[in-house]
Amino acid sequence: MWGPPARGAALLRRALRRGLVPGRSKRTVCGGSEKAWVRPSGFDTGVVTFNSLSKKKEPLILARDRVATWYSCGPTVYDQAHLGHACSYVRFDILQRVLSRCFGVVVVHAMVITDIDDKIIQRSWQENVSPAVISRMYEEEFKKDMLSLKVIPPAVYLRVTENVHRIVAFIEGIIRNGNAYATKEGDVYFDVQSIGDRYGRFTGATGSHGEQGSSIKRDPRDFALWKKSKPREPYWESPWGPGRPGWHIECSTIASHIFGNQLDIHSGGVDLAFPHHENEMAQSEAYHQCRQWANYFLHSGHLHLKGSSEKMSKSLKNYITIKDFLQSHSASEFRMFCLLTKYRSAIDYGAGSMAEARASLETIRTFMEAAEAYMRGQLRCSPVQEAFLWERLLEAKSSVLKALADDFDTPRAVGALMNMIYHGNCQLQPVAVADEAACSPAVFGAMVTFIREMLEVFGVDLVQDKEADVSSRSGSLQAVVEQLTRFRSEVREFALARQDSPSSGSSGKPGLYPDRAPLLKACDTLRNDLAPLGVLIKDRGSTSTWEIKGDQESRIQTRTDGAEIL
Ligand SMILES: Nc1ncnc2c1ncn2[C@@H]1O[C@H](COP(=O)(O)OP(=O)(O)OP(=O)(O)O)[C@@H](O)[C@H]1O
Ligand SMILES: [Zn+2]
Repeated sequence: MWGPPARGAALLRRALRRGLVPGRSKRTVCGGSEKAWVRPSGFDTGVVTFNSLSKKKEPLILARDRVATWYSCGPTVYDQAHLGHACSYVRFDILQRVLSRCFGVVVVHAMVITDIDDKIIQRSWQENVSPAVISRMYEEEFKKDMLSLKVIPPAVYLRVTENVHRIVAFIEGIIRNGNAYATKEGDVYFDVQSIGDRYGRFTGATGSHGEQGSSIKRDPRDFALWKKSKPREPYWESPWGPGRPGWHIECSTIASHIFGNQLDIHSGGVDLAFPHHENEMAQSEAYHQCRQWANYFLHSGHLHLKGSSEKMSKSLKNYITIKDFLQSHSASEFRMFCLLTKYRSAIDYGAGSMAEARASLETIRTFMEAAEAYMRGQLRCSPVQEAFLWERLLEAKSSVLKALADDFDTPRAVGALMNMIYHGNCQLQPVAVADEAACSPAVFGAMVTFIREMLEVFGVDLVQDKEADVSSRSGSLQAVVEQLTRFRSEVREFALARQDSPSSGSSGKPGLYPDRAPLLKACDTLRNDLAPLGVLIKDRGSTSTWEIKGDQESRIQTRTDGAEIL
């Protein structure tokens, strides 16, 4: 059941080895035995970030010049992804975009897909299909969801099931180094005592959070690297008998396969800090015999439903899927919702917070439209204080960069943008007659350009949002046209009514009431004016049909007596 190595992964590793990316700093942090975080040597990005390993903000120093190796724990694919997942992956996507676009760092990102796990097996039993079918299906759904949220895909996704041979070899290495042991039942455990007080780098890690399992574990904190297979479970052959990998070992093995014995950044939701990341660190350092395998652990805060203390979660059944969310909101609204809080904070999802995100986007959009109208000369304003606005722009640029360099403080960066927009709006005071010579389009052009650049960094797309908004409103447009045509038809029917004794009036068609002729004319004018707007009305006798150009379905307006004319 061993699969072929992932091609993307092999290419990526080869590129890193051949130096297709800038060279690595000579000093490493391997060796030594203390638990305390060691500041790595290498290339300072100019960013400080909160590191869960030291529990404070640290300068972000990379082993290679302007290249960050970044590993993230991916989803366990047994169901649709929800807004909690979206929140974690969108927030880290924003961080990666900021690092690359504002600080010139190439982010080499690898993500694991957990495609074998207890929950996947359970689900496959419920659905009566194989675990592989369940996991492939939800993996595809996850990737689609990420694309619809504009999350840049990692350089490579790796599946656990395609890496089991590497996992077995990794476990053998840990056993060889004296940090793991096999039981006679066919399980393998990590020997926590073998690494002394280096176990317990993350909060809460020192307690007896042992896994349930074999009674012959040497220490309750020991955790499974290899689990002997149970009846009906998928299994792989191994030196310890048929079984499957434990959860934590998959990440250590796959991250090491791609990045070797050192990693710059490791990310995941805060629930993963312990035991998952604790155990990943223990395993990787035991295998590589090094002191500090990953230099920075970034943990994102949880998304909660407003008013709930529990995180959104499949198991708690308090979730909204990404697909459902995107029925009524845009990806940009979700991004703005994420930008308005720090990535490490818990975030409340609810109507209020989404309304705030939407209002922020609206403020930006309205300013951009006004500034563009002003530049085109369509919005006439009293003279603006141009020098003052250039200063506000410079100030905004510097504040945004400072905020982002300070642990990716996106709410502060958005605040600085909004402040510039506020000043821009204050200067756009419409007047009936304006002096063309006193117009200052360039400074507004510079502000609009800066806003566009920042929206691009954050992955917010106002143009696409607007198009989506228009198409989502096309349902109500049809209803409006329907009503309008119905009203017009009644007016026409009234205007086309014939007199009992046809008059031979000087104006109008014979038999029609002459005083109703202006109504007929107004109906014709309305029809002619709507045509360039894409609404085509066709009159057939006293009835009318309508059609919205580009709309496949043409509608038929019926007469009051129910007869239809095509
Ligand atoms: N409510 C949430 N808020 C923020 N991040 C979350 C939330 N739920 C899951 N995540 C993060 O999403 C990533 C993928 O998680 P995973 O697939 O293991 O989900 P999970 O924790 O099993 O989900 P669930 O609890 O719904 O079963 C992890 O980094 C996890 O921390
Ligand atoms: Zn992991």
